[in-house]
Amino acid sequence: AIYDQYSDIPLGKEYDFIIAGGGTAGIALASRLSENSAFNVLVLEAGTSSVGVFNITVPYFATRTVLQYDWNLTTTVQPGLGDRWLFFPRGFILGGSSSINGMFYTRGSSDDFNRFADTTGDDGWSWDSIQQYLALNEKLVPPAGYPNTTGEYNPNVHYYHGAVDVSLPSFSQSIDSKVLDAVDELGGIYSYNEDVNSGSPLGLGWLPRTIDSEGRRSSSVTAYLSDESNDKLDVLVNARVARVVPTSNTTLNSTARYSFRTVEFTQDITNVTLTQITASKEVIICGGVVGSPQILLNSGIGNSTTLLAAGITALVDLPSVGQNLSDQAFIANAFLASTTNTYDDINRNDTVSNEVLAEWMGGDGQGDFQGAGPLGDTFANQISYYRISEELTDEYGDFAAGATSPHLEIYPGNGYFIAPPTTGYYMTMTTVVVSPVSRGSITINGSNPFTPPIIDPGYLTAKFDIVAMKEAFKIVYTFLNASVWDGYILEPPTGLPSIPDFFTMNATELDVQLESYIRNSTGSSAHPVGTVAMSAKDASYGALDPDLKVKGVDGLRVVDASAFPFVTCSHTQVPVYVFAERAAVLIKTSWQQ
Ligand SMILES: Cc1cc2nc3c(=O)[nH]c(=O)nc-3n(C[C@H](O)[C@H](O)[C@H](O)COP(=O)(O)OP(=O)(O)OC[C@H]3O[C@@H](n4cnc5c(N)ncnc54)[C@H](O)[C@@H]3O)c2cc1C
Repeated sequence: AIYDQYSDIPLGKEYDFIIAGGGTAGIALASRLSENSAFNVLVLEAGTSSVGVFNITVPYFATRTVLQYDWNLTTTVQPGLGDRWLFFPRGFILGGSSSINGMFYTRGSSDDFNRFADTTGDDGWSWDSIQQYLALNEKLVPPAGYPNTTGEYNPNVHYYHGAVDVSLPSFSQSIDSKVLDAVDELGGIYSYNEDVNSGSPLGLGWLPRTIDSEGRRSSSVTAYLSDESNDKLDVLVNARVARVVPTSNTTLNSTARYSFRTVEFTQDITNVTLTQITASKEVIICGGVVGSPQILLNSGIGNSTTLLAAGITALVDLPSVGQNLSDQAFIANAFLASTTNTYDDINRNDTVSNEVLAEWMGGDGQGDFQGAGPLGDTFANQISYYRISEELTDEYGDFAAGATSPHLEIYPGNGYFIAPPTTGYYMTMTTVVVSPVSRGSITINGSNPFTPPIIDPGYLTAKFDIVAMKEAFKIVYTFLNASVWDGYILEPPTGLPSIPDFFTMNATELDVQLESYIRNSTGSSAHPVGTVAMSAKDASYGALDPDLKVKGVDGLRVVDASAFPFVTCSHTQVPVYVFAERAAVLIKTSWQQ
C-alpha cells in the first residue's frame, strides 16, 4: 500500500528490507523482493505519489518540464561550458526519473555489459547473462491504434512477458519517410539497423518507448506497483532519508564491520523530526545518482578527509563515493524548416494543444482510440548511433565499450525540443556523446543532510568529448545534405553554419565556430551515472562489490544508476531496470531459507 504518513502504517509492523528511494530501481526492486511471501518491504520516497497524475501519463507532456516533480538541482559553474551552470533534472516523485523521463527504450550495447563484467570480474553482468533481466523487465506490446510495425524491430531480440510496457512509435511523423529515404540514399554509417536494441546499435533504426497500447507512460510505478493489495510491500511517500546509521555498536577492528541496517528519515524538512527504523535483513539505497552518494556521505561513508571537513563523523573510509560522475553531453540542434507540419504548435498554441489532447483521449470523433495522435508518442521516432573516425580514435583514444559500440547518438525530431520559439517550424537533430571521458563528482555541502549537494559533472573537460561532439556535426550535416532534404532546411541553429557553408568553409574557422557553439549549447542528457560505482571485489577503487554491496560494511547495498562503473552508450532507464532485476535475484538468493 502507499502511505502518506508514517503514523498510518500499522503500528509495530516490521520490515526485512528498507529501500531508500522509490524511483526507477527502488520500485522495481521492492516489487520483486515482495514476491517472496516471507519478506516485508518498506520503500521511503522523498516525492509525492505519482499514481493517477495526468501530466506524467501523457507521453508528449514529457517535453513540458514540471518543476513540482523535479528536485530542481543545478550544477556548479562548468569551465568546459563557457562557465555556464546547468539545470540537472531528476525525478522527485514516486517512480523517480521513470515518471518524468523521455521514455526512450534503449538497452545499450553488448559491449557495455561485457565491459561491466570485465570491470567487476563478475560474468553475471555480461550481455548474455543479463538477457534474463531484460526479459523480466520488457513487455513488448502493440502501439496505440495498432499500426503495422513489421520491419521496425527484430521480434527475436525482444521480450513479451516482463513488467514494463514497451512499444514502437504509434504516430507517423511527416519526416519519417524522409529520414528513411536519407538512410537509403547515404548508406554506409547511416545504414538502416533493423533493431538498435539487439546489442549492436550502430546505424539508424526505429525507437521503442516505454509507452503502453493506450498511449500512456509506463513507469516503474505503473509497471511494478499496480497490485495495491500487496501487503508485503509498503511505500511511504514524502519521506526524505537523511542517512543510514550503524545498527549495533560495533567497534571497528581488523575483522568487525559496521552494520548499517537503520534508516533515519523525516516527513518534514522544514520542521525536522527524525524517525529511525531498522530492517531485519538489509537496507538498500536507491536514491539515484545524486541521492545515493548524498545519503552515504551524510552517513559518514566516503572520503574521511572531506567528510571531516564537512563536519561529518567519518565511519568508513570509502573515497570513491560521489566520484566518477559521468553524464553524456547533449545538444538539441534546431534547424528552421520549410513546413508547418511539425509538433511545434502543440506546446505554443492552446487550440492545437486542446485538439491533440482530445485526440489522445479518443474523443475527437475521428481517432476513436485512446492514445491517438502526437501526444501518445515521445519526441523522436528514430534513433541512430555512430563511431567517430578511426583517424580520431587513433589520435584521441577509443572510449567506447568495444569496437562495435558507438561514441555518438543522433536523433531527428519533428519540431523544436521542449519550449519552441513563438514562430517558425523546426527539425531538431539532437547530438549526444554517449561514451564520455569527462568525469565529475557529487559532494555534500556541509553537515545538514537536506542541503542540496554540490554537483560538478565536469562536462567537456576531456578533449575526447569535444572532439567527438564536433564529429557529430559532420555526421548531421552530411545527413541533412542528402537530396531528400533539398529545400526542407531553411536555416541552421544560431551559431552554426548553413549546410552549403559547412562543406566549403575554411577548416580552422569551422573548427573554431563548432567549438564555440558546442561549449555554449551543451546541456545534460539527464543520463548521469557512476557516483557509487561497482568494481571488482579486490579493487582498490569503487564503492560497491559486483553484487552491489557497499564495500567494507554489512547490511547495505546501492542499486540504481549510481552503481554503473561507466555510462552505457544509451539512455539509462533500461540498464537501471537490469540492475534492479539482478539485485532482486542476488538479494533473494542470499536470504534463501
Ligand atoms: C528528464 C529526464 C529524461 C530522461 N529520459 C530518458 C529516456 O527517454 N530514456 C531513458 O532510458 N532514460 C531517460 N532518463 C534517464 C533515466 O530515467 C534514469 O537514468 C533512471 O530513471 C534513473 O533511475 P534511478 O533509479 O537511478 O534514479 P531515479 O529514478 O531518479 O530514482 C531515485 C529516487 O530516489 C528518490 N530519492 C532521492 N534522494 C532521496 C532521499 N534522500 N530520501 C528519499 N528518497 C530519495 C528520488 O525522489 C527518486 O524517486 C531521463 C531522465 C530524466 C531526469
